[in-house]
Amino acid sequence: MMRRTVGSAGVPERAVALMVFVAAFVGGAVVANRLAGKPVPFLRWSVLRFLLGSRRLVREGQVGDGREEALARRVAEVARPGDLDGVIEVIDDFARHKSFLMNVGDEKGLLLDDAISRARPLRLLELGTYCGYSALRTARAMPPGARLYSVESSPANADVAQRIWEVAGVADRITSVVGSLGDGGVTMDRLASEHGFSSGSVDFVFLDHAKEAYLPDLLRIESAGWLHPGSVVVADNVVMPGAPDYLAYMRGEEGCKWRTVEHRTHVEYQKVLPDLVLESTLLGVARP
Ligand SMILES: C[S@@+](CC[C@H](N)C(=O)[O-])C[C@H]1O[C@@H](n2cnc3c(N)ncnc32)[C@H](O)[C@@H]1O
Repeated sequence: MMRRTVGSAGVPERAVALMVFVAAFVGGAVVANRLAGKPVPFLRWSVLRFLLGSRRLVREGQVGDGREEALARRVAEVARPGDLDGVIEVIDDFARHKSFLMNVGDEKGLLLDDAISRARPLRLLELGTYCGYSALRTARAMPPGARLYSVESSPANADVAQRIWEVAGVADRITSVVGSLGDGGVTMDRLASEHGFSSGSVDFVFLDHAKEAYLPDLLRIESAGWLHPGSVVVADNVVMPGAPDYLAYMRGEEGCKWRTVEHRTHVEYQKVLPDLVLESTLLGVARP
């Protein structure tokens, strides 16, 4: 039986129709969910993990094809030691032209840079290190004497990030903490006992880890009393893949104690998929 094909590539018409249908379905769902301020269910990490069939991704927080290691090698090969701007450029170039990386990226990175420059924080906490890209931008934007504590659940990712920070010359301003705030208090106790996290000591938090952990982890940080009036919390990926309970919290009654600016932006390294970054400042009487 003859199969009808389209164009020189000889793609069967049915395959083209299927691709168009899938693209329309995905696009429609993205737009509909975006308008409703909800996450896109099939873009959740858990679903992507399932689709990718990668157990390693679940275990190590990596994509599973070695791209994170390849990035560390690339940075070591081509970046000039101590050239922080150059290392950030190498990573952006790798993510755009070689393999996509789930970094905050250059567009949303500017929002993060600006928030840090405005807040002038001295003690910063990041949840979700990955390959250390946002930590590099943070180290560049934070004032002299500041220190970033970056928490990452995957030891493999923390190791990649550490190597990259060493090339960039910022390793002495960043403390890597392997763990998660939801591990029954182990990591929070370590932050308190080993790193001096105490009442009102945290000036800035960047949430960029498991989206379902944003709100529980923020509430843990609040309960520990680590924030003070004027502390700033920036949250990435609030719409894509989405942190709906966090968004509802900041938009709802409990969010009254925060002043939140919603930055409409795009998912990293492209201009089609929308995303939202929230920048929230804790209200109250700021310390002198
Ligand atoms: C989107 S990436 C972080 C990107 C990074 N902030 C950047 O912009 O360069 C998310 C990271 O969070 C880590 N992660 C996931 N759940 C976590 C948790 N509960 N605590 C800490 N890290 C977590 C993953 O292993 C992954 O490396």
